[in-house]
Amino acid sequence: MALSALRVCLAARLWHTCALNSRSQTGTLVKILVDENMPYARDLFSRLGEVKAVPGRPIPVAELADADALMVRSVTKVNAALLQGTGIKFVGTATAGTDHVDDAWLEQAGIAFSAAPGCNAIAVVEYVFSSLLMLAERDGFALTDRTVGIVGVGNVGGRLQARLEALGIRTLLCDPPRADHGDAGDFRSLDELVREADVLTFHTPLFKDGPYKTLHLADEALIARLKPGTILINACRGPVVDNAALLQRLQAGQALSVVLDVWEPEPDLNVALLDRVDIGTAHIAGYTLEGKARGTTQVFEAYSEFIGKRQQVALDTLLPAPEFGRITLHGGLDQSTLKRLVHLVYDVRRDDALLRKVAGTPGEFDKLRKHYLERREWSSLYVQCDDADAAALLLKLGFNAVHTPVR
Ligand SMILES: NC(=O)c1ccc[n+]([C@@H]2O[C@H](COP(=O)([O-])OP(=O)(O)OC[C@H]3O[C@@H](n4cnc5c(N)ncnc54)[C@H](O)[C@@H]3O)[C@@H](O)[C@H]2O)c1
Ligand SMILES: O=C(O)[C@H](O)[C@H](O)COP(=O)(O)O
Repeated sequence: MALSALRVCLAARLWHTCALNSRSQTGTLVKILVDENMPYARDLFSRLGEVKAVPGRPIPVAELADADALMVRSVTKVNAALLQGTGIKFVGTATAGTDHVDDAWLEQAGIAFSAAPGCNAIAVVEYVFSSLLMLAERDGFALTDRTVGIVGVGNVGGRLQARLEALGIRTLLCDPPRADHGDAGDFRSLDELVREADVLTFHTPLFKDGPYKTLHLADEALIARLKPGTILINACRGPVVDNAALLQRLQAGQALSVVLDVWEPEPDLNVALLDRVDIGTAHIAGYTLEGKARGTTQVFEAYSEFIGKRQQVALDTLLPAPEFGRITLHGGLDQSTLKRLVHLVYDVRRDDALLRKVAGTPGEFDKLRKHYLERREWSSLYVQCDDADAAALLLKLGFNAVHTPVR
């Protein structure tokens, strides 16, 4: 059992001794604060108590005084300064990253905590693919001629590896915590990836210190050593790449292609850096409807268990039908066909253009995220293929593909 899940169980046992039937210790219905950018949260959590949707940045602190539970996204810093003296007994974050939560303080304060590991991993992988396919078309190269170095091989990195390898693209993996843990896999040093990879893509948590520190993992020295033409991607946390050093290297003329979904700092990114990167987006790599819905259901299920009213939610009971019903693919699957299919579902240039229009205007970064256009995962596209190999490959890549032989 993951440590956070174990802590939820232990805290839940304590909670059960003093509160039953979704009622707080005073006998009133539990009050649950949810971030207003959490799809399906109002409907789901109102099965368990009284729900109030609030902005996450800044959070209205007065609402915390009489609340029992708090469900956040990554924009809310959860720590003693926010929660000391409140009645909050449970914090859920509908996100994979947890660097915005001081979980050590929550633990010593006896507040249960649950995150949503892996909820949006598929979305991030599809963001990376959209970016790579766009750059490959623009610069005229075949992805199968490139080596992709993946730094951080967890929920995102692992799925990215599987899809790249399904296409015959060589990957190099760097994940010291997993290597030290003895996990199976051909793990290499970051140095080796820098030397050998044509694409370097970061999918680590943000650790500000400790043996696996990732703060400025891509520092000036690392960036300077990247081969000419390297594609550098950061879709994990802004400070994993030293943004000032990156800008300096780009201004000095270093030949890199850069894809940034996350920035140092957010929401006030450096517009001069955005001007220099090839693709720049407003921390939306994980923003598929499926990814957000999984995040909400994961913390909903954890909280329902915490208060002794265990419920499970099937994602397909929440999600609307996708925009595209089905399409037919004739013949095999080459890179250009794959690009067209991928971009039928999601084209990263849409989000890049939106950010460039508003960057530098206060409040607009968060507005883009709040009013994010509906985006689905590849699995929402039903592809009928008359070629069996194309169907098998698309299925492996995550599309809803079938082989229907031509009669
Ligand atoms: N842009 C977005 O919308 C978005 C969406 C999801 C996740 N994220 C970020 O991406 C991160 C990764 O997501 P995930 O779901 O794969 O998390 P995960 O926890 O499943 O995987 C992270 C992996 O990174 C490895 N790692 C830790 N320290 C490392 C180091 N110093 N060097 C190399 N590897 C290291 C871990 O061992 C782990 O295997 C999250 O922590 C989150 O911050 C961003
Ligand atoms: O860590 C994550 O899961 C993502 O970075 C996160 O979900 C981004 O979206 P936010 O929580 O800021 O809405």
